[in-house]
Formats: sequence, C-alpha cells, structure tokens
Amino acid sequence: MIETLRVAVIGAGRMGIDHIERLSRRISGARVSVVVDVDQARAEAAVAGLPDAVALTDADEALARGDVDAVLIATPGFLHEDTVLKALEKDLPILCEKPLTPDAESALRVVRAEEKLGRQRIQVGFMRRFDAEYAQLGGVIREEKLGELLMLHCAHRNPDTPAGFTNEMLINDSVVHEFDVIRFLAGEEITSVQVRLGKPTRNAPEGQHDPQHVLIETASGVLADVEIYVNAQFGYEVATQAVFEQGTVTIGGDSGPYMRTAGTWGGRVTPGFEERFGAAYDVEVQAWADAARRGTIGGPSAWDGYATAACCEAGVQAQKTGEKVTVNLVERPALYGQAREAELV
Ligand SMILES: NC(=O)C1=CN([C@@H]2O[C@H](COP(=O)(O)OP(=O)(O)OC[C@H]3O[C@@H](n4cnc5c(N)ncnc54)[C@H](O)[C@@H]3O)[C@@H](O)[C@H]2O)C=CC1
Ligand SMILES: O=C1[C@@H](O)[C@H](O)[C@@H](O)[C@H](O)[C@H]1O
Repeated sequence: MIETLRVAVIGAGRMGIDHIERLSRRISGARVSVVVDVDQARAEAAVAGLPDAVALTDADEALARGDVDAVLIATPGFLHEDTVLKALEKDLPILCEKPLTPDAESALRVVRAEEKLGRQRIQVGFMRRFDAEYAQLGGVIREEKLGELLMLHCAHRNPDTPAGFTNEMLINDSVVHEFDVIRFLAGEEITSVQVRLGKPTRNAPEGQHDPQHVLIETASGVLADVEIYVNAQFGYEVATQAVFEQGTVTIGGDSGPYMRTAGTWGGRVTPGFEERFGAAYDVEVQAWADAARRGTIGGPSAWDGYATAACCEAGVQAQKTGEKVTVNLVERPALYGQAREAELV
C-alpha cells in the first residue's frame, strides 16, 4: 500500500485549483507533486506555497516522472480521453473530472482500454454520490423505507454560464450530473431521454435556449424530469424530490442559518457549486485517494462515464428533434459488476 499518494493535477483552472487546495490541506494520505497547465503562469501560481510540487506545461512530461503515483484530470472534457489513456498505459490511478469524455464512442474506447488492463483504475468526478443528502436519499431507496421509488423531480439551476457555454453543454456539462445521479439512485440504466424547449429567458447568451426540460425513463419505468436552467441569475440550486409508494423525500433546499437583521429576515442563497458541493468534493477525493493507495477505485467508474456519455448523446439528439430518443448501451463488461449492486454502493 502506498503511504502518501503523490498526485499530478492536470489543469489548474477553476476545478483544478479547488482540488489542489483540498489535496494539499484537507485530504489525508495524498499530496500534490506536479501541476500541469498549458498556461505556465497558472501552473506556477498553483504550486506557489506547495514546497514539494513542480509546475509543468505538458501532461506527458508529468506522466513520465518518478514522483507521480496518481493523476487527477481537470482539463476541459474534450481533452480527457488522451490523458486518461496515457495514464492507464502507465497503470496509474485516475480521478477524471466529469465528463469522462464528451461522447459515447470515445468513452467506450476508455472502457475497452481499462478492460484490457484488467482492473479498475478510473474514477469519474460525479461528486453528487458523495453528498450527504443524496447519500441519505440513496439509503431510503435501498432500504425501501417508503416502498418503491416511482419518480424523481430534479431542478438544476446555475446563476450564469462561462463564455463559450453552448446549447449542447446544458446537457453534456450540466445534465450529465443528473444522468449519473438518477442511475445511482434508481440502481439501473436510463433507457430514454426527451428534451422540451419552452419559453426562454432573455438572460441567456445568443445560441443558448435556456431553460430546458429533460424527461428521463429508467429500465424499470422510473420517470424523472429535470429542469436545467443555467442563467437563473439568483444563485446555485440543485434540488430533488423523490416520490415513493408511501411518501416523498426532498433534498437540496438551502438550510443554512436563518437570520433576522436590519429590517430583513431569511438566509443566503448558495452562490455556486463549490459551496453547494464543497463537502462532497472533499469526501469524493478522500475516497479516491484511500482507494488509489490500495490499488482500486472508490466511486463512479469508467462504465458510469460511458453510460452517462450515451445519455448525453441521446439528450443532444433529443434537443434537436423534440423526440424521445432511446439510449443504447453495449453489454456491461464483467469488470464493472452488476448494475444494482455497483450503482448503490
Ligand atoms: N464536478 C463538478 O461539479 C465540476 C466539474 N467541472 C469539470 O472540471 C473540468 C475543468 O473545468 P474548469 O476547471 O471549470 O475549467 P477551466 O477552464 O477553469 O480550467 C481548465 C484548465 O485546463 C487548462 N488546460 C487546457 N488545455 C490543457 C492541456 N492540454 N494540458 C494542461 N492543461 C490544459 C486550461 O489552461 C485551464 O487552466 C471539466 O471537465 C469540467 O466539466 C467543472 C466544474 C464543476
Ligand atoms: O459540473 C458543473 C459545471 O461544470 C456545470 O457547468 C454546472 O452546470 C454544474 O452545476 C457543475 O456541478
């Protein structure tokens, strides 16, 4: 077992910096040994204050070093496949931010490469599975406390979008989280996706139709609806109401301190994903580091990355046609176990 995992972080943007901070100050059994960013100034800024870490601009150079036991990938999604495949070739543990890759074909190439290696090395950054409320909801479902799960009503609201956030990214970059967490909660695969475009907000940039309504069906017929609204202005909100045979469970409402002051009352709306899921990212990265030190993974797998990529592909097609699009998956390889057991751990 590795005593202290020496991690190369590839990509020092918004998420990479956040992960470097947690690996350096909040996670045990791991430390950052290398930071790579094509923007040299960013890489250098990221290692300032980390005495044992070096800054590089080329991921290949990082993977060739002797002081790298594991890789955390936080570059844009279209760059993930190349780095994941190279890290797999070196048999290194990988935590790859979502999406694993932007389409099903490339995600399947990654799955096949891992299958060839013969052991799971890739964990995908679907952090909602590590959020305390989602985990509690998973417990209610698993223990059948309220009977069978029938429906999920999900809201995913962001205050605004970064430059270059396309219409497809509402599905590929944002709803990809719901695809994963719905599979996780239902313990089975998604079979179809439909997208409805209603009245758009005037606050969306040109080319983006926002909000959108995504209708999802799972293998046993659980129905889920997702409101994706990425220019909601007021703050960040990810909430779900689960409907069961004997009741409902609601998660994700802001529940911070309720204040009365200066003639006002109320609380604060969560501003972004770092605040909403900060604790979940910590648990996620700790679970990955612990598992990587033992030579395994501690969360969503490459199969989950592939299955969600297939859902995204169906979602983007459904955006264009308005039709219900079937999600077609290849047979689940034995390496990834049985769906229900694997999704609900
Ligand atoms: N789990 C979650 O809630 C979130 C996940 N993400 C995911 O994290 C990943 C990164 O997203 P952000 O940090 O928001 O993007 P970002 O644009 O802020 O950062 C990306 C960084 O990668 C660097 N980069 C680009 N090409 C590179 C290359 N070839 N080699 C090394 N570095 C390179 C860029 O210079 C930049 O610093 C994406 O996959 C995104 O989907 C992002 C936000 C939240
Ligand atoms: O992953 C994330 C971002 O990339 C994405 O753009 C947001 O919509 C999500 O809420 C956030 O969790």
